[in-house]
Amino acid sequence: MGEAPAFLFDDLQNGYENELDLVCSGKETTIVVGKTKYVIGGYDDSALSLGVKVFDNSIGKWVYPKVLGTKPTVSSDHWALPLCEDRILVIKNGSTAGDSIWFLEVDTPIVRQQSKVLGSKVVAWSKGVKGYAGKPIIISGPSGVGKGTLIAKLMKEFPSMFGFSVSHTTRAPRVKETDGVHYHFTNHSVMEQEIKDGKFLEFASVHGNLYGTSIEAVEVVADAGKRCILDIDVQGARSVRASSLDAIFIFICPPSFEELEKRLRSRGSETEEQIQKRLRNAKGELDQARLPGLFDHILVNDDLETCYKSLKNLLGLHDFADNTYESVPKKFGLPLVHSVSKVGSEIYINSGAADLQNAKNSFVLDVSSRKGGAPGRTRGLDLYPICPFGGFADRIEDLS
Ligand SMILES: Nc1nc2c(ncn2[C@@H]2O[C@H](COP(=O)(O)OP(=O)(O)O)[C@@H](O)[C@H]2O)c(=O)[nH]1
Ligand SMILES: Nc1ncnc2c1ncn2[C@@H]1O[C@H](COP(=O)(O)OP(=O)(O)O)[C@@H](O)[C@H]1O
Repeated sequence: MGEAPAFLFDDLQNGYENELDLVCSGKETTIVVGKTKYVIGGYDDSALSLGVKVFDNSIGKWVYPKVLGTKPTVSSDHWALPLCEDRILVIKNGSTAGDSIWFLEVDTPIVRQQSKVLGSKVVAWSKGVKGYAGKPIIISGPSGVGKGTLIAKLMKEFPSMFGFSVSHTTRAPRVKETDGVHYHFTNHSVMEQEIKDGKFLEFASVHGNLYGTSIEAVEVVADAGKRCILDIDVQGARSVRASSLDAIFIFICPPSFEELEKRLRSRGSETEEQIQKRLRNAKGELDQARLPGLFDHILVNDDLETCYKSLKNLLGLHDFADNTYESVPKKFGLPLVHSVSKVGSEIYINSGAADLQNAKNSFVLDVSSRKGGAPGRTRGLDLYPICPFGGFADRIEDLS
């Protein structure tokens, strides 16, 4: 790991309007935001991803902050520059499409909130992605009501439109379940550590086991241009309601308790003790589902085909064939980057030409419509090649 350049706090500047504000030193970039200095690069302790260290003015020492979100892998080189006072834009060189543009959040609401909770310096990575994702769909309901059956039907009929959020759980796999497909099967100590590391959008203890939706589970579905379906319990639905994820909340009800019990037994995947526990919990779940403001729609799953039709109707899918749905590519790729500069609110990326006039290898990265952020994805970015004769060429879908 290279040494950070010598540094005097009195020398800190606050305005960053041009290329001079970028300080590159081999594999490390040094960026000043407000009164704090960040060094991005080198390697973190896993030696696989970009490291971050911060000069803490109050103690006059370098500190390694707690880093939230999926970290960018190490690249041969990268560029970094501050965007506003709360985040740093990082552009990786020679990386694959979908892995070029990153944001390191240093003073956003989530970073401030996590700093308070953890009592230490926190930063958070977010990957830059084109376009927006469709609203995720939350499906909740008591065990045995038919959530899995309905979701499987939807995914089978509309394979290119929907993707399933693969949860983590500490419960044992059932005979026909596959790790990484139905669930990520894990154990208590690993999952508890990952919860502390901020990896989960929500988690809950259900029927005696831990279940949780990782941020990554939702984001990979959106990255593939699909709408994410989450099968989570009522507590999880409440946590997602309180989060920044804008979703549609659907609760599936059984026609009767007797029928629910019959379905649970006919599935044959639980012991008698587990069935009793699930039936006891079902009463509480049905009560909570009726509370105002949690679920947008409640569907009774009596006849399966009728319920499935209602589900498709409320998702606006009645006359929809899967082949009429086009998923939009959402990945960025960039040729080798020679320089990056910020002029006003625009980021100029120069990939070969020595100056901006001779601009056939130059691009503008538009971050003005960005949405979302750490930990996860910053969506809604756009990338335009600059035409040599003035104006912008059409937006580029994928440069790789
Ligand atoms: N909060 C939360 N609940 C989950 C998650 N994944 C599954 N669940 C819920 O956990 C409960 C038990 O799921 P499972 O063990 O697969 O049993 P099943 O519902 O009987 O098929 C169900 O209510 C699921 O909706 C998750 O990631 N978060
Ligand atoms: N409308 C329905 N009528 C009768 N049986 C159903 C219906 N919906 C689902 N089932 C059956 O009930 C059992 C439980 O369904 P499942 O989808 O596993 O529930 P969940 O995912 O909510 O726990 C399965 O054997 C399934 O085939």
